[in-house]
Amino acid sequence: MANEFSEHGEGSATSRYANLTSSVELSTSLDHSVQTRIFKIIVIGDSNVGKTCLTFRFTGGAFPCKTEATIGVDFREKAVEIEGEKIKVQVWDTAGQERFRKSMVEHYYRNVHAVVFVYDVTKMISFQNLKTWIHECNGHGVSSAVPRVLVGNKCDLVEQIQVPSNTALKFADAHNMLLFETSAKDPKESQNVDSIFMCLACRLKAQRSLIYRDVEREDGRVRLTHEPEVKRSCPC
Ligand SMILES: Nc1nc2c(ncn2[C@@H]2O[C@H](COP(=O)(O)OP(=O)(O)OP(=O)(O)O)[C@@H](O)[C@H]2O)c(=O)[nH]1
Repeated sequence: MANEFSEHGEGSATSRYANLTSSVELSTSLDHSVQTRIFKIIVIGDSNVGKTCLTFRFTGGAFPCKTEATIGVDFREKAVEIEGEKIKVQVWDTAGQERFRKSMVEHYYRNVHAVVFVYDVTKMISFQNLKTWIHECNGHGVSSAVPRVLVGNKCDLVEQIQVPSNTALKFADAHNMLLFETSAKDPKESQNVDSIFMCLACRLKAQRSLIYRDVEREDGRVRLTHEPEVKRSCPC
């Protein structure tokens, strides 16, 4: 989402994704001597459910003071360390509004490593629409081996909750997903938001196959190649 953020956390980056090509290209600087793993995690769901706020809470450590509808995609990244390995978590904040996403959809799903489906706990329709989002995801050839999690956002609005936890849990179980109920807004939920992405990063780290190797530099950009999947395990 295009936005005006109140603060930026160290080690995080936000930028509008432009000139997408068949492989993931980053203009960030990487150390030649270090083999870097980058995990592409996309965040999907209805407009206004809080995708931008969740991604910014994770990468920027704060709740944005103002947001506008995401156009296309914004991507943010955060360097994390898991069991001594430095990993870049690249979060794709996708547009929820059809008119702002239709030309981008195939780019969202290309070479994706994990998917975060978000609904708003105060809007039953955003929960009901999850079926459509999952259908879209499956329709773009995302393997069932790609980890997926379900996030119910805006839990701070306690009086307005429309989606009961047990209903969400049943849905998550039926789709082989973990469920996180949280709030991008409530600072006390900050760790819970982090755990959404860290849980996925831990699972992905265990997939040795998702190593991106052979970093080539082309005109100041970095081209990353992708290896096929081999194994999967998750400490979460
Ligand atoms: N109370 C509350 N409001 C939230 C929370 N997260 C987001 N919001 C508000 O919900 C509105 C939409 O948030 P966004 O993050 O822009 O939603 P989005 O899903 O990225 O929307 P699109 O870019 O249109 O797809 C904004 O007014 C946010 O301030 C939350 O956890 N609690």
